[in-house]
Amino acid sequence: MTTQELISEIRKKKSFLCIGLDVDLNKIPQHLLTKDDPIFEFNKAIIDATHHLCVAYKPNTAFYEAYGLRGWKALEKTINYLNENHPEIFTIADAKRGDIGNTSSMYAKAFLEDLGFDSVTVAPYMGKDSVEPFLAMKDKHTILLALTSNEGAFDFQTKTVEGKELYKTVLETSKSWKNSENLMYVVGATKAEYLAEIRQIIPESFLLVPGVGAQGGNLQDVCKYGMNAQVGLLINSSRGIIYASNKVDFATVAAQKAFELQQEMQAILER
Ligand SMILES: O=c1ccn([C@@H]2O[C@H](COP(=O)(O)O)[C@@H](O)[C@H]2O)c(=O)[nH]1
Repeated sequence: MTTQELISEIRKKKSFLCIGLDVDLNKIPQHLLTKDDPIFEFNKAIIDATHHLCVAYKPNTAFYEAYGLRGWKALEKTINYLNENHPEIFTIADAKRGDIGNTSSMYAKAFLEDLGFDSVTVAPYMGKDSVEPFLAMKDKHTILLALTSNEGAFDFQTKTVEGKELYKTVLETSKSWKNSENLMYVVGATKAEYLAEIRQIIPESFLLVPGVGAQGGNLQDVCKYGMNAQVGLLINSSRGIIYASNKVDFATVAAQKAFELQQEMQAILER
């Protein structure tokens, strides 16, 4: 999917919501556990109930890898279901990969070619040759970890190295990489106060912003400092939506939570 197609979808749906599909078998409704593939059944029900309210889905691959082969198969079924039924929706494999170039090429093939995701999250700290194999994929997007939502972000990312915070060096340096127009960046909603400075370095880029909901990030603050003329934001909520109920009504309640966020986004877009 091109960035322009993503922007059109945001304008059409009046939403820049990304729903995280982080399936934990200990949290999903009990009645699904008797099904052949509870993980896929859960995802399908959430997607069917919410696809008109969001522009992206983000399965975090850890939640599938944890269940071995059946987890990986459920991930494959989920992305196939999305690509067949909702090709207009942007898909993110939240896998946080990155290795020597030769290995990164295989990660890029796995997530962007074979599984057919539109994008994958990548850690920047092995440098340019670890990221460029992802950037080489046409009409695909590499979402680089810049300033993450967790407390540990302060261990390295905000540390000053040669006069500059490390996350700013990541932003500035990555702009010069080949095919950098395919870059997006992760910035945690819990770090909204950093967004004004981040926007000075990367005014045009899309930001994937996790941390609204369960982690306490604030949508209004993120939009105030992070939104650009093309919106430029994908706000992710996972647990706050998909586990709002663990009863038979889980999909309806998830849709209600997604609707509340979409309505808040619509009001911001119409301001
Ligand atoms: O900085 C980051 C990067 C990734 N994540 C991931 O996003 C979701 C957030 O889930 P919630 O349930 O809405 O808190 C999850 O997959 C994280 O691994 C992040 O939170 N922060």
